[in-house]
Amino acid sequence: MASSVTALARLIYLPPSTISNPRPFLSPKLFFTLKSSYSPIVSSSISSSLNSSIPMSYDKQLAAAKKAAALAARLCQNVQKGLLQSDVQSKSDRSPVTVADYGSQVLVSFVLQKELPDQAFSLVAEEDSGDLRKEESRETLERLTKLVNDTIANDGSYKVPPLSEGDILTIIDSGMSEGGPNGQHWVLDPIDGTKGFLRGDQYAIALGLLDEGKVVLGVLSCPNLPLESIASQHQSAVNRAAAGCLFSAQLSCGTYMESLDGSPPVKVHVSNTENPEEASFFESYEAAHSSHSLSGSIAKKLGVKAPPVRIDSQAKYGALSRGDGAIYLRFPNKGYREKIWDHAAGYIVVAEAGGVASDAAGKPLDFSKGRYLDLDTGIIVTNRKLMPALLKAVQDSLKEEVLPSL
Ligand SMILES: Nc1ncnc2c1ncn2[C@@H]1O[C@H](COP(=O)(O)OS(=O)(=O)O)[C@@H](OP(=O)(O)O)[C@H]1O
Ligand SMILES: [Mg+2]
Ligand SMILES: [Mg+2]
Ligand SMILES: [Mg+2]
Repeated sequence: MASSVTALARLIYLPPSTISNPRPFLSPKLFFTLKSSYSPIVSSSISSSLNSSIPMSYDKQLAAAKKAAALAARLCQNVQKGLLQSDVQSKSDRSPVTVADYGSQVLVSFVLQKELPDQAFSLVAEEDSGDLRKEESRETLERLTKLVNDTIANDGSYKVPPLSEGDILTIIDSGMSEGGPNGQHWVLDPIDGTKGFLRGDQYAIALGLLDEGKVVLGVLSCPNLPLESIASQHQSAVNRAAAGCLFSAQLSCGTYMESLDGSPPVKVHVSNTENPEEASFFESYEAAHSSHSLSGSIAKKLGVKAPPVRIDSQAKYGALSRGDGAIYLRFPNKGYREKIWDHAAGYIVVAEAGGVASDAAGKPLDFSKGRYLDLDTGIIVTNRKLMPALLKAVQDSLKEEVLPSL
């Protein structure tokens, strides 16, 4: 190993001190340029000696993820503008799914594979093609195929022949990976908050990347989220404000927000408040997704004065990452199993902005167990200062309240 680094040091004229301690000299970016430019033997031995000290760079994957989520947002915005009843179907669990959910999933999968042609591709995504393959979905599939092809053509980045209906079904099913603790897996919710999308309210295209079971990057595209803070705004005011936010985060690199129409990214940070009386909290818009009464009792115990801000989807994580509110509480009915795509991107967006997410027992969320999160009771998110008091309020309230069964 020492001799490979010595050889590399000579090639690029590194000072001798670098050989015994390469960390201060090699930035992650330079390290990865070098790693990919030199022979596999040299690069693998450099890699094994430096992996412990230099964080892995996911710049290329992050750029691809942002591009994919922004293009998918364009399709969703067009569908939301002219939503037809025939665009909405009901899945076997009776939850709604639209051509935009399918279209977004196709575009994200397509863009990731085009932008990262040399990387193995594994995608854990919400939708599958089962219902679309049924006879009664013929028109939906036709409309979906046109929507996707029009979006790709209008964007102009990819010179490809139009995708066929068969291609569309195959690309949707590229999202059937089981994820898990080994290797890299993309995690996608093509529209998180489909009910919000149908109401014309908040929704998010949520894309994360797992590496060895850990979320290492995340992108949240929130077409209806105002660029300005939504703290204590009413939904009607939220709907009128200038909107369209793209949040992105990479492990150890912070969280950034930019507008979907291309403003430069700005670094964001969660609220610093230590005082629950100043904190406001987010929860699901849909009472069926999270107990509003339990959140209310936790907030009261903690001393929160402001009323809850109820918005759909992982836009809650995005809003929290820039300090619009200080707390997110989520308590589904007993027996509900949370899916990794409902939290992976939001989790890292908040964590890299200085926040922390855990289950109701204070355990970190574990994304390495496949398509589901295996957790205790609920999910709570806040800043590091408020977490101990929040956990106590949660534990005390849970002792008093029994969640309804499914
Ligand atoms: N019963 C129940 N309990 C808890 N969670 C549920 C439940 N049913 C659905 N879902 C999931 O909630 C996702 C929507 O996220 P939110 O709950 O944050 O949005 S909302 O404010 O309620 O609209 C939603 O994501 P999408 O299906 O992507 O919209 C679901 O995965
Ligand atoms: Mg859904
Ligand atoms: Mg979802
Ligand atoms: Mg969804």
